[in-house]
Amino acid sequence: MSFLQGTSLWIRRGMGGSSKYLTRPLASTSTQILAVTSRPNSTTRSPKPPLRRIRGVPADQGGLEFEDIVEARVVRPPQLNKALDNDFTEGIDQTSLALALDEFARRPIVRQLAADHGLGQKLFIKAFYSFKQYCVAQNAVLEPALLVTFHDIIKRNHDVDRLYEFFLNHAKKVFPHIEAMNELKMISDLTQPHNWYPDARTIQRKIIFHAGPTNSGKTHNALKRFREAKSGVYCGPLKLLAAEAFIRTNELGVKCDMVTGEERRFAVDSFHPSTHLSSTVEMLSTTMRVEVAVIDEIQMLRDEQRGWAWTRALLGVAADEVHLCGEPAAIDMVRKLIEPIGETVEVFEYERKSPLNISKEGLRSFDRVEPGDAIVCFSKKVIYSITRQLEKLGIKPAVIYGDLPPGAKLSQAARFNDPDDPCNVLVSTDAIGMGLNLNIKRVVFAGLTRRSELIPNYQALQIGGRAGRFGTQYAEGVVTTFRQEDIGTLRDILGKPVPPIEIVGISPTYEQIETFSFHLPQASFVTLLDLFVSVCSVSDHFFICSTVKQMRHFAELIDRVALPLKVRYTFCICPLNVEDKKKEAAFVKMANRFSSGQLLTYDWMMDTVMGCEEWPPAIPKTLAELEELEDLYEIIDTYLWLSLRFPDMMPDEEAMRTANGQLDKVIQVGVENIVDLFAAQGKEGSEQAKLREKQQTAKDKEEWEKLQKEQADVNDLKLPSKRKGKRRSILDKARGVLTEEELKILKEALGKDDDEK
Ligand SMILES: Nc1ncnc2c1ncn2[C@@H]1O[C@H](COP(=O)(O)OP(=O)(O)OP(=O)(O)O)[C@@H](O)[C@H]1O
Ligand SMILES: [Mg+2]
Repeated sequence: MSFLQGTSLWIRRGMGGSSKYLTRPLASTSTQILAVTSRPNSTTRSPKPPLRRIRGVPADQGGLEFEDIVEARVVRPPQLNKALDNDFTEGIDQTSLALALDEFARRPIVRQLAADHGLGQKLFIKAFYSFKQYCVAQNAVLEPALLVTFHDIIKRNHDVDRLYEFFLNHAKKVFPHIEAMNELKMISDLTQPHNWYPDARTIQRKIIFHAGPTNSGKTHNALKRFREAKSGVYCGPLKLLAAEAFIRTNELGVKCDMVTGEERRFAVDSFHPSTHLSSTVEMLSTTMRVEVAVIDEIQMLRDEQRGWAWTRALLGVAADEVHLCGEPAAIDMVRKLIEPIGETVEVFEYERKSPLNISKEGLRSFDRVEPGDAIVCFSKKVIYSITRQLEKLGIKPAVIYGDLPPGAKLSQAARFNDPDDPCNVLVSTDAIGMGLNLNIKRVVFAGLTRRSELIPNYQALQIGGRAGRFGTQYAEGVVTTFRQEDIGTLRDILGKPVPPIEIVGISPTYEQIETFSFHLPQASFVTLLDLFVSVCSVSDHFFICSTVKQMRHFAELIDRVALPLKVRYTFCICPLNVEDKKKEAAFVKMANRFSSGQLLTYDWMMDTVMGCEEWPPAIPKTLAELEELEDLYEIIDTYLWLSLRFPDMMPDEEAMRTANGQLDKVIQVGVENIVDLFAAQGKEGSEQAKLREKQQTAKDKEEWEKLQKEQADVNDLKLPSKRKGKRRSILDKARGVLTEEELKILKEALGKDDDEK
């Protein structure tokens, strides 16, 4: 099991302006691989890549310096009621001891030696302070050798350097980790992840890369080979895609099981596992031996959160034949990753199966929306805003966003795809970027920014590529923007080649964290994580994924709850999106109950965690109620995820799965009526409700305006086409001010032939 479920985090180089997370090389460290989870591989050929220390990561992401994390232990000398009185103590008082010690601490050679022993500036100061306290404490009984050394320094002018050995021994008691530093560095050496998978390393794998744009038949062909094989595993990026491959494979007469984080389904039953398995990429077992493996959307290697799962699947899947499907931008990186194990890649290039055109016209106004349009934005709030505006025009769109349960997503997709259903417009977040087969004719980008940054071109290509899907009603796809002014930006983005992937996600394994903890038995899990981050080293082409941020957050929440390390770790990697207090409270309650040794039953969940008076809950009447139900769905999903890992403590998987199915249906009805929910909010009767509705409408409007402004700013400031924008504005301003003749001269001077664009 890997450490992370999914970070821009510790090291993000050359991506999205995260250069603040740059690391610096480690001057010297072990060149040995510590096979914590696997045996070192004799086939390893390449020289060890350069190491990097992780530095400069924000504190809330576990990026503290090692020296800031470790705490000094208090070490006191034995005490006597009365001070010793002998030859060696005579004339040696606290002041003379303190003077000798201060002189010692000022010596550069002492600092240098201390640094060589793992005591950087901060630790040195702390250790020295503790040593001084120890030596000058009232009635302290110093060991004879130290006492003699002090005597010689003070009375016989011996050098203060002689104190170093005593100081170092003391420092090791104050900071026990310094003795284990080399081991800690070896354990947290993440530079050679290909050596973590002994099963895969016993096979000389054949690697086939199906490279091409979206909608070019890559997955189709790889799955064909998967089904022909005697045994196989499909690793998909989403539950819905894993489910699709599972259903389709069984339909075609090849028995196939399915595993996702929350669910296991069998073609026959758990006693008769099938030879074929469809799973989400995180769930791949690297000890399962198969003939053919398919790793879909391999370019996800670069994903901040989940990239580690693709890196792990690529290096760790134990298959004779590994089929990778994805963007050509990943080819060179795949070569680089497998080069140390002596494997090569065979590339098959694909062409798009149906054309995709960039429109010359923006949508400009929602009353120009047409059947087959999918309006795409990047936040749920903007979805609400757009849906509200469509509602005013009498259009009831299908709505898809990430928080919706799978059933609700599929039912919305089905409504939109059904030619007999009056719903033929879709409003969605980038949740449709991968996977769902949708009948989209035109993708309309409501904006091209996300958190004030222009979206990367590979993302725009993925989303745009959903239009004109092969085999759907629309043979040709169109991509456009809402604002006319953004068309140029869209062209720029889509026209640029996707830059080759230069850095991929990685994460430590549980076993590495566990081994780390053996050396630091006193450290809390949060401290353990911080320490791991601060000493671990990775090669230049890896970054550690961002889930560690979430993991650390969870670890803080349950820091005081008594749990064994493995249980705590598992709780901390559960896929709950914590952004509100209710979900955090549910998480902590579950951990507390677990810690008390009492079962987490259906009744307890419903009464104590979910706080539901009736089940299934009523159809939501307002947006707030809909969002509450979505949160409940996520909490039950977390239960299901945990119950697959701790079935003894969480025995009601089946009842909870039924409950989540019911909830999914209630949410489906809610989202189907989302337009009515807006309307209902205004007709609730009370003045207060009406006021709330008014405020909500104003908020939605604000959200929409903010998006438009953000887009305009990005166009002006960030794009290379900035100068074009200026030229246009000069011409625009000149119109009406200059004569036709002067305008012509100005146009020529600006190199502009006509009024196009
Ligand atoms: N040879 C084929 N025969 C019939 N249908 C096909 C064929 N190739 C592709 N398709 C269909 O075309 C659609 C797109 O194919 P596929 O999903 O394999 O594309 P892709 O390249 O993997 O796209 P993406 O990058 O978006 O995942 C699918 O519905 C698929 O079933
Ligand atoms: Mg595909």
